[in-house]
Amino acid sequence: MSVSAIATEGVSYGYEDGNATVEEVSLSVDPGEVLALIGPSGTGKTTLLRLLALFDPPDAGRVLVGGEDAWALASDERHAARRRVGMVFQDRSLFTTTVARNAAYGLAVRRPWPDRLRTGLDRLLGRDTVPEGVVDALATVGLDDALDRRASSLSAGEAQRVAFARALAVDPDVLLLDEPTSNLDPRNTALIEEAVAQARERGIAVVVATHDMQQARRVADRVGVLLNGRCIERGPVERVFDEPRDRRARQFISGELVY
Ligand SMILES: Nc1ncnc2c1ncn2[C@@H]1O[C@H](COP(=O)(O)OP(=O)(O)OP(=O)(O)O)[C@@H](O)[C@H]1O
Repeated sequence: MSVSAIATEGVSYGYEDGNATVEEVSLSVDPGEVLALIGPSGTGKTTLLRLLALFDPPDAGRVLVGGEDAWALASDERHAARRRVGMVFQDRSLFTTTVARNAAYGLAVRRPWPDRLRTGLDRLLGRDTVPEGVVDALATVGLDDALDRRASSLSAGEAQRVAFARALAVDPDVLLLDEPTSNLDPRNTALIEEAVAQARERGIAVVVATHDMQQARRVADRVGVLLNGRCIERGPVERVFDEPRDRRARQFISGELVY
């Protein structure tokens, strides 16, 4: 039996105010598969992505990365598991440096200190080169001609693409995307969706939370519908969109359930 790249088993989580935000959610994503999470605003999509990213332990249930219960691992092993998961969250927070250095950031922090010091020195001496994986990742989002541009000069869409490249550059097993194209124009949206397709081709398991149901249809293999923290419907995209079994999922998909 193949091992899921990432999975949850009966995961629940509530913030400190006590209300459960994610309740008993079980899902799994295989390598080279895209799962879209859809559902009304405030329904727990971001919280579920944070649990998948191992930011916080769930109150109940398990998060499995590569088949291993991440929170049962020793902390150094859990850190290793976390490094296999790339994330692009809504707050894309780029640094005030070049596109290339922003995209290389995840790689840099994963390297041992002596290496990092050497890179710092090379940079001072004007000898720094951009790692191939970073150029590759920037090419995936159509920005390999912008290595030396300052991040501060980028449009929102370009900045989002750099954030995507940063997550891709570390060659993750899993990519988590939270509303990756909200407020982007059609061209940037298409470029991000194309990058999702390429990540999938490379065997990365992708989870994308999106408000855009057409986007879910375009990019995903499977879809999960969240409502009030519960996954009320899941399955192959065509089946869920064309014949949702759950009444509330049907209402949400048909636009009757408006939030
Ligand atoms: N840090 C926090 N502390 C307390 N409550 C929070 C926190 N973050 C989110 N929540 C609450 O948890 C619920 C789920 O929020 P979450 O951001 O996961 O939903 P979402 O489906 O991603 O929403 P959206 O589609 O609007 O981004 C909401 O009621 C939200 O107000």
